[in-house]
Amino acid sequence: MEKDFQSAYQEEKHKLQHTLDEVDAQLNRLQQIPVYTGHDFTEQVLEAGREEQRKTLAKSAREPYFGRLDFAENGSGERQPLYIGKVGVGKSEIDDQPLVVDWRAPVASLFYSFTGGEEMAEYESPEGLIEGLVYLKRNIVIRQRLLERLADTYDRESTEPVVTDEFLVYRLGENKDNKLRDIVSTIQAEQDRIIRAVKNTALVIQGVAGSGKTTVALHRLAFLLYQYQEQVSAEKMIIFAPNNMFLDYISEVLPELGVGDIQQSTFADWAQSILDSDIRLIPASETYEYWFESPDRPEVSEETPSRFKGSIGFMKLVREFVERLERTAVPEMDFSPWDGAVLSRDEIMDWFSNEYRHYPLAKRKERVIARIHRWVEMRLKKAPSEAIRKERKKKASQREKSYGNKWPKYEPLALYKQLFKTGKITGDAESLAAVWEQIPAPILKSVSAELKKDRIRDEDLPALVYIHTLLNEMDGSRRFDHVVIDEAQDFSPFHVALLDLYVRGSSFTILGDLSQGIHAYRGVQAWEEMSSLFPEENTDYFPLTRSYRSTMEIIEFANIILERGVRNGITAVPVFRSGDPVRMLECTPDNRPAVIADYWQQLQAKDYRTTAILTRTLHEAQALHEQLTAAGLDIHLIDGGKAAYQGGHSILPVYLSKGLEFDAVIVTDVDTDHYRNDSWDAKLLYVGCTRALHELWLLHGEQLPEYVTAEADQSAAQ
Ligand SMILES: Nc1ncnc2c1ncn2[C@@H]1O[C@H](COP(=O)(O)OP(=O)(O)OP(=O)(O)O)[C@@H](O)[C@H]1O
Repeated sequence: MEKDFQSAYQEEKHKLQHTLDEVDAQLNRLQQIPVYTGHDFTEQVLEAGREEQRKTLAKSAREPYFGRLDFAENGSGERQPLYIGKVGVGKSEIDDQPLVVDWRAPVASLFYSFTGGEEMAEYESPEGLIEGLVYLKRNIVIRQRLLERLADTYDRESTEPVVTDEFLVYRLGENKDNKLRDIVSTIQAEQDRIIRAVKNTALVIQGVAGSGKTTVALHRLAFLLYQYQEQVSAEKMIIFAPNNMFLDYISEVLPELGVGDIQQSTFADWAQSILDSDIRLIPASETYEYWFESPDRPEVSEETPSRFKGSIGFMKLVREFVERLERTAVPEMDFSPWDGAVLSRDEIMDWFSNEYRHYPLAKRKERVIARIHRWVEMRLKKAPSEAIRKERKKKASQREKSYGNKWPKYEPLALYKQLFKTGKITGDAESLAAVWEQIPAPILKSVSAELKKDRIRDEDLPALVYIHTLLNEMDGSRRFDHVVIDEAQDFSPFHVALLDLYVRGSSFTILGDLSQGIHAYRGVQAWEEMSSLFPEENTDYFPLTRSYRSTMEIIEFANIILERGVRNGITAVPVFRSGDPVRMLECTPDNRPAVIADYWQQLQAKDYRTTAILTRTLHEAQALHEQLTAAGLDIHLIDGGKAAYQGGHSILPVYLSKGLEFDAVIVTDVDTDHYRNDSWDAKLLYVGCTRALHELWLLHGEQLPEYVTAEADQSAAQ
């Protein structure tokens, strides 16, 4: 065995040297070509291509590949070693095989989909299905041009049993820094299926905490760009994430995968960029204060304004409202540019309702008014004298202006206010009453009270953008080739249906976890609410049940919270990576800060790169942060106000920890004084516990919530 390993090691070392020599030579040749700085367009394009290649080769020269797959295609019989890297490198001069295959290439899919066994393996190539035998699957770690580690996860000719997950477990056991990383070398088969799914589908993915949803979505974008080069461009792809700090946290994956220019945004920022007018939203912290900080949080129901505003029923109502406005758009009068000349309302109506009916309302108004102007100009030409023409022109211009002012103004916010019976009603009140009647009275009352004070919330944005879209011509440059929605359980059906208007071919990747649906006041409760928005043949659903982030002990502990507290039938399957038991540590209110400081210091002694203290509320995080820093500890507060993610050692309320991960986590106040015995708080705690990679400690008072097991390790941390 040792001998086999030694010879494999020598073989790979030799291969690495050969590859590096070739990559260096190719790079060298390119660097010899002087950089073109002239104005010839063809030359500029060629130079851009060379520059791209220089960058790619420079990357390859550090770490050319991470895997090897030996495959013999049916018919050819020849076993070919394929080296798989983050970027492909062309053929060497002595060998006609590509030197390194891009991980996104069809043949590289074998590296991910093949999980062992004697049977034939297959992959979809542009020429059709290719079948053959896999002989070897090897993970290769190269750092800064040095061969560091080899791990065979399959060897057809070996008699030794191979532990498939050994390399994965090694990778998962590493400590994390402050940014999410790529996983190209260890993508798992169930993740690969999502990454390589066809473009024009609305994919809905339910993935347990830590199943790699965010990571997979980013890899999928890189794949789509490679596979559909002719149809998609990076600038026309977007990933929506919950907040700017999270966007910062995930910001390095795409550049690591060699992909730039993909838009990354929150829904609110995108929506505001579409609406021309400056809309000031009330801060998210105020919404969080209402839903997470108060002990008397209200129950969520279909009459909760945010849920109503996110429903497809409301979307239809917005449409009906705009259609009703159309009926009363044309002023109830003829137009007379000067005494004696009349353009009848019937004629104007005919232009509006027939000739220009295909234009959206605001455009139609523009067209009709421009047509009236042309009508006036034609009449002016027939004036009997120049003096009369001038006089008429002056009069006409005043009357056109005043007639134009009689038309309603189509400004989304003003109209949205009218939709809730607020502000100046420009449509026919009798007709609009049919819309107001469809809004439950308490919602109409509370929303209109807010709108009167110009208090606009995130949840108002889908309707505002929809009104804008219905009023104006869709700007083609705003269309996306593909949209990723991360943490989609917090999006409403209205959000997604609206985005669908902006996406070619319903090309979506929608990922989330219902068990982490802590924003129940606005999100979905079942994925059908999303998938039913698309034709059945256009959607696909993938569950991800394996969790890669945390140790087995942490996942098993978190599963109990789900089973007892959330009861939605979704639990996570751990990768076999064992760590320390979860610790339950009792702590009374009087000694709390000192005890937390002590435990936190014990964790720091273990040299973790990222740790977090997760409190139940922001107020507690702020108070504890003050006490800990006063005691001289170096820990920073995450309060939702910052756009950058610092990593390191943090204290934050549990609801702001969603999407993030830390080597070790202390969750404080896990008792019935802070976590209620309901599924909402069980989800909150589930989110908190599943942030931990290697260690999880829970501090609690007297009474544990029903969904927390006391069976975890009771021993005090030493
Ligand atoms: N195939 C894999 N190989 C190595 N690491 C992986 C793999 N899949 C996921 N991971 C790691 O698991 C962790 C969780 O990934 P990610 O944050 O993408 O999951 P998620 O499903 O979005 O999590 P959550 O919903 O809990 O926020 C990350 O550290 C990621 O690098």
